[in-house]
Amino acid sequence: MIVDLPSTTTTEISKRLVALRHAVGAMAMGRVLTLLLITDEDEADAALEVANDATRQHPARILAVVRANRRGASRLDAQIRVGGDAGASEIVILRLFGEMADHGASVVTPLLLPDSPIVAWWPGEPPTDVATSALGAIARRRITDAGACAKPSTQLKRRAKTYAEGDTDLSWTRITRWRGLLAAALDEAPFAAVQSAVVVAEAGEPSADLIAGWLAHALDVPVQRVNSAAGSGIVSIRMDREDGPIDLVRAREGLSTLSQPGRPVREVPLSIPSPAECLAAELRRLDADEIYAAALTEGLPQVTRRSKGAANAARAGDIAPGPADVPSSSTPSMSSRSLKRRSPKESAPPAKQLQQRVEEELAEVSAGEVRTAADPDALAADVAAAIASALKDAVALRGTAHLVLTGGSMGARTVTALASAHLPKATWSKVHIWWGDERFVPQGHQDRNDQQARDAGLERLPVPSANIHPAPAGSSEDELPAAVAEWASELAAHAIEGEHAPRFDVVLLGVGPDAHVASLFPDRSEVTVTDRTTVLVTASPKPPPLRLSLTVPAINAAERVWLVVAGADKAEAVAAARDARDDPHLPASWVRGTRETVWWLDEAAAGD
Ligand SMILES: O=C1O[C@H](COP(=O)(O)O)[C@@H](O)[C@H](O)[C@H]1O
Repeated sequence: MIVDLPSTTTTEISKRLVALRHAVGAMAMGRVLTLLLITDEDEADAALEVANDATRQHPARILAVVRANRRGASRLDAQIRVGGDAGASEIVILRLFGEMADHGASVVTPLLLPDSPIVAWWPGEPPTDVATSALGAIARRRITDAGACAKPSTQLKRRAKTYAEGDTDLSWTRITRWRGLLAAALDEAPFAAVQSAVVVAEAGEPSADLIAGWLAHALDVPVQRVNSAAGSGIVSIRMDREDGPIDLVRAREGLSTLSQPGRPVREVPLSIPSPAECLAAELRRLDADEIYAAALTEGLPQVTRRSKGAANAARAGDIAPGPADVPSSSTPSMSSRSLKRRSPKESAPPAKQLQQRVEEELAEVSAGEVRTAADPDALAADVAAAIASALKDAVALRGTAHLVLTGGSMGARTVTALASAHLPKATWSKVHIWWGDERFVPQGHQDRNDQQARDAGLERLPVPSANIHPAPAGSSEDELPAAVAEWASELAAHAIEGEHAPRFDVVLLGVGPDAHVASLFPDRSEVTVTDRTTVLVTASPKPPPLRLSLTVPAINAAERVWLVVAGADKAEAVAAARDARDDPHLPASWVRGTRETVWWLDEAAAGD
């Protein structure tokens, strides 16, 4: 549904949003953040498409601030898009004319979602200092894109000069996989220290500058950034070690080659993520990106620059040649003469360390962080202690906390362990308990997840019984639609204004050997439901056949999504889901928290 509001006010827009929410009903659930999209008229449509796509998994209120004609009288034209026209989000386009074009912040402020993070994104030219700009100052994260600006290098210099916590740039997000590959290459014997590095790319390519800055900072070695006359984007990266160079060379779109001494040249898929994928990756993390900050502000100034045609550079040995020319491991002459003269710094950290750093970061950004424990009981104790700390913080901050328990093998163990977690009674009294899914059998039935939690000692926790919210019980398929609606109403009754479910502080999820989470099973439609908080399940592949489950957006609105998994029979599912993203065959690859996603694994589930 699209509603145009020409020559309007923010009060009118707010009223129409509320009215639309009632009219469209279920669509208005679980918005987890406000995304401010600050753009000019020409780039507005393309940017809105990207934002819409990127917020598919993190439904947001998108406030597009479009700086329209600055001449003439002040005017605000708005358009609201909801339902099918806005995907999982709701979009308000604010076209600012005349003097109003300079007052975007006062226009958006009344329209911000309450109690939710604000992320600002400039798809084109940003202000000089994004953090102190009127719109940037109200945002927790500020996303720029030096690659989309007329002068990318100048942009990076500005970003470095004015860097503030919460800033990031999509030129950085684009190289996440490059960094992962380089780090992985260093994680193989002989683990020798890198002595120097060369990044060859087209002039002014900001991703190449940032990767050079990252190498300089992480490895603490001399790094050169060579401009290539041939090729676009990043052409190649070389890391010199005593045993010879490691070369990552872009062969063609989507494919690169990796060559290392003593190993056959490998082809590795290395596609450039789409703008929506980059934006989505940034929306997943709301904390400051310290590694970006270090690469930009500390690493990049150490990088030395040189201009040279790619062919000349290759001849001089400064860069790797194209993949067809990659020499055999026995060819010793690839090291740069100029680089060879430089002696490695004493303090160069071992390659292993770089690998570890990147892996930690990649895990956080994409697949989620991993925390392991020796066995299921130790795992439950760790998870319980972490839950206690998260609940304590939430109660201190908001006066209340919402915890979602899981069923299955780790659900009961975690409840038992919670009895030993140190949490004062006063804190427990403010905690609400929910379940991520429920088996639809009568109250008190052994198969019910809430019953298993009670048997494990739930009622010994000093949580008021009114704060325990089991999903409805029943036994026949006819009762399921009413039950799923009743559950959704109970969730809505505890939601903050404008949302349809509580803002969960922690959602615990078990993972089945088939990678199912809650009652979202592989290759079924329930995992793709985005317009409700709850969904009914019939003919479940795992008994009992009738179930109720939270939907992916309801889960993903949580601050912390913790997947708690024990047992060797789950190792394969864990590895596959961590490697994938939104794969219908692997429901566990769809869930992530707005603040963090953690895979809590016992050693058996962690596999290798
Ligand atoms: O049936 C269910 O299974 C999953 C996983 O259980 P597990 O016993 O294999 O760990 C669980 O997370 C879900 O809550 C439950 O209803």
